[in-house]
Amino acid sequence: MATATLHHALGSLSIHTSHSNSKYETRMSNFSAKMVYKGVAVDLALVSRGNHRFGSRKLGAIHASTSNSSVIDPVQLPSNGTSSEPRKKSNESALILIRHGESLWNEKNLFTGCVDVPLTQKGVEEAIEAGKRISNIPIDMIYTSVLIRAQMTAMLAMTQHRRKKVPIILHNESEQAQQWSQIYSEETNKQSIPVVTAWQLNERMYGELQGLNKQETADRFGHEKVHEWRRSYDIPPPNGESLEMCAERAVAYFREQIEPQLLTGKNVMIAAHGNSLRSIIMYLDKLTSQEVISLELSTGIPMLYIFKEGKFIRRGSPIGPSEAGVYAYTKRLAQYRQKLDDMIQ
Ligand SMILES: O=C(O)[C@H](O)COP(=O)(O)O
Repeated sequence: MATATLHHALGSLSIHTSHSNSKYETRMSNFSAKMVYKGVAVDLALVSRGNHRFGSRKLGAIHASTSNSSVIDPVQLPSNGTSSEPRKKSNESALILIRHGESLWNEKNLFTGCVDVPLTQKGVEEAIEAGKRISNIPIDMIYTSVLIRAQMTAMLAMTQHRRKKVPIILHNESEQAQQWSQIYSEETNKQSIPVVTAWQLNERMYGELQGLNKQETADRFGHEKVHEWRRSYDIPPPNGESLEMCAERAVAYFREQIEPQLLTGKNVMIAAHGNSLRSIIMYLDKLTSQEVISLELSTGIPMLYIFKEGKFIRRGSPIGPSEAGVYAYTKRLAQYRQKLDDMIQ
């Protein structure tokens, strides 16, 4: 009976509270609403309130590097209610994708591409709001592009995370950079989240459009042609990258560097750009080159995927702690959130 009530409550709460201001997000949040309606009620009903203890983790090397643990941090849930046995390695992990908040050139409606411009005040606020929406989701590693608007978004979002770990940008660009950025405290290292910056996650290079006004460019070359440059899969802008060319680096990086982390149960956030993320979502959702044309990503809206048994499951855009309702939890995420609640009380 309770589950039926919960089903009903979740169904109405998640549908009316989930944010979506783009075709994709609408589809995702409706999708996640169904997921929430079908899946989360079962998950939440299963969340136990057994005795839990703070886990101890084998540490990685003493510099902000990825931790060896694939368990949910900060608490290690006993596998079968007892605290003695080591917890089974999880075959599930969370993946959060977030396009950077509004940038100064988004505000001016200029083609940006790989030009390195910062966020606007609105973009800062979007990043902070996004942080509220993911504040209960475990994050063990963060990947960003090398562009400041993506890095600012990741760092600002993490100021809202309830686990209060410190994101630390790794500096491996030289032997000296690695030496000089080492951390000499295991305890401090445990309280940090490694941030890996990668040019492969940069926005598509927009070639000779970079710096041009989008409206003026459409007036000059025609809306059709500019839409083709902006949204088609294999037609590049003049001396720039097509989405396909962007995918060749972004998706390759995702599969070679990020997917292996998810496979070990690490929870990952990627803060990147409209097109580099479109290419990754095309891979995750197995979109065709036709379907990806209508894929639009808003600035600063986090999207949650669950990686389980080698598959990526869209769970929609999480809603913030202040909004009524829950986002598309799995049992593991529900347990993590419960542990944060227990920790903070
Ligand atoms: O590079 C840019 O101008 C934006 O980040 C994305 O632009 P688009 O929406 O034209 O792809």
